[in-house]
Order: sequence, then structure tokens, then C-alpha cells
Amino acid sequence: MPRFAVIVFPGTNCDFETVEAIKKAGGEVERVWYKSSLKNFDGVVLPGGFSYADYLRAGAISARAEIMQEVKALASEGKPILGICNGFQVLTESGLLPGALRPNKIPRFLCKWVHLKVSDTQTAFTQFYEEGEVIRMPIAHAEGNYYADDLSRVKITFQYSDEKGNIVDETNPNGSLLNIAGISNEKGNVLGMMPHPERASDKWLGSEDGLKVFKSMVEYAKR
Ligand SMILES: NC(=O)CC[C@H](N)C(=O)O
Repeated sequence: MPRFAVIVFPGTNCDFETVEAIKKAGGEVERVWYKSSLKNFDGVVLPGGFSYADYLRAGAISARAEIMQEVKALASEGKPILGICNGFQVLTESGLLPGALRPNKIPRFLCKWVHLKVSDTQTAFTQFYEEGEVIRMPIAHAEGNYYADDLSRVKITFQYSDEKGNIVDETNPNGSLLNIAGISNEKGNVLGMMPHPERASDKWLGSEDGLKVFKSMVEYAKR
């Protein structure tokens, strides 16, 4: 059974839910304090929260922690690396994914359910979705406004849409370029997303649509 590390920085607050979602998806998982090292893991998840209280820019300080060198090494070996919300911010700040997550267009914390279109199923985290499938997940962030000068080396994975999958300005909650909610690297093994799939991984949470992110990741890590 593949084994995953959920990295915990000072201020991380979505680690326990993420652990539960990975277990439910059939993976083995351990919470790993950022001062430790990443031995014998088949994949890494950087969970959401307020690491270092979003000081300077969200994710900027965590991105410079030593453990991120190990995350980079695992990424280049092709292991699945998932960054959720603050984890996505850590991935862009560390250069593992291009671009930046700027403050929301209306500069305040946004907490609500959104619809997402699955725009690419050729990643380690979306193989169990249908191309164009519309799913529901919550967002909870102040800095989720994705921008990049160059998208040529990026796969757009999730986009904010309406319930029919139309990608229009009205469904863009934060000002993100092309309604981007999640992107992956070209290989598809490093993915960052602002919405929280772990908060949509059980019916009683209001949606189970996020579980396939973790199921896909577990399946991918078996290969
Ligand atoms: N839920 C989260 O991970 C929040 C991310 C970050 N602290 C922000 O507000 O943008």
C-alpha cells in the first residue's frame, strides 16, 4: 500500500482532515513535522492552513524550509506531490509550480462552495474523473488569485465554473487567470489547487467529489 507524508508547518490546520481523506482513499499516511525528513514515502501532500501566519506572502516562508529540498527530489523522481490551498501557495513559492497566488481580487478571506470543471484528467490526481466533469468543493482563502506570465509548461487541471461547466467571469471567485483553480506540471505528478478536496471527501461534509483526487493519487503511487 503506498505511503504518504502530510507535511505540517507551524500554522498548518488542514492536516488531520487530509490524513482522513487519504486513509479513506486506501493510502497509508503519516503527519510529518517540517523539521523531520521524508524517508520511504511514495508521495507528499502539503495541506492547507496559515503556515507562518501568511507572513510576507502566504507560503513564502514554508517554501524555504529544508524539507522542501526533499520534496523537490521526490517530485523529480516522479512521485505524486499535491499542494492544497496553502500547500499550493508553497508549491508556487518554492518554484515547483510556476506563477503566483496573489491576494483575491476583492481583498478579503473567501469561504464558500464552488463548482469546478475538471479540465485535464491526465494527471496523478485526476485520472478517476471524466474530462469536463463538474464537481463541488469549498474554497477558503485570501490569496488565491492565480497568475502566470507563461502557461506553456502548465496543465490547467481545475477551473471555477458554473454547475454546467461554463467558465465565465461570474463564476470566478478571486480574479484568477482563466478561472484557474488548480494546475499541474507537464508530467502531471505535481499539482496545486486552491479548493479543498479533503473537505469534500465524505457525504456528510456536503460532497464526496474531492475523494477522487486522493483515490487517483493512491492508484498512481502504486505504479
Ligand atoms: N485554507 C487555506 O489553506 C488558506 C490559505 C492561505 N492562508 C490564504 O488565506 O490564502
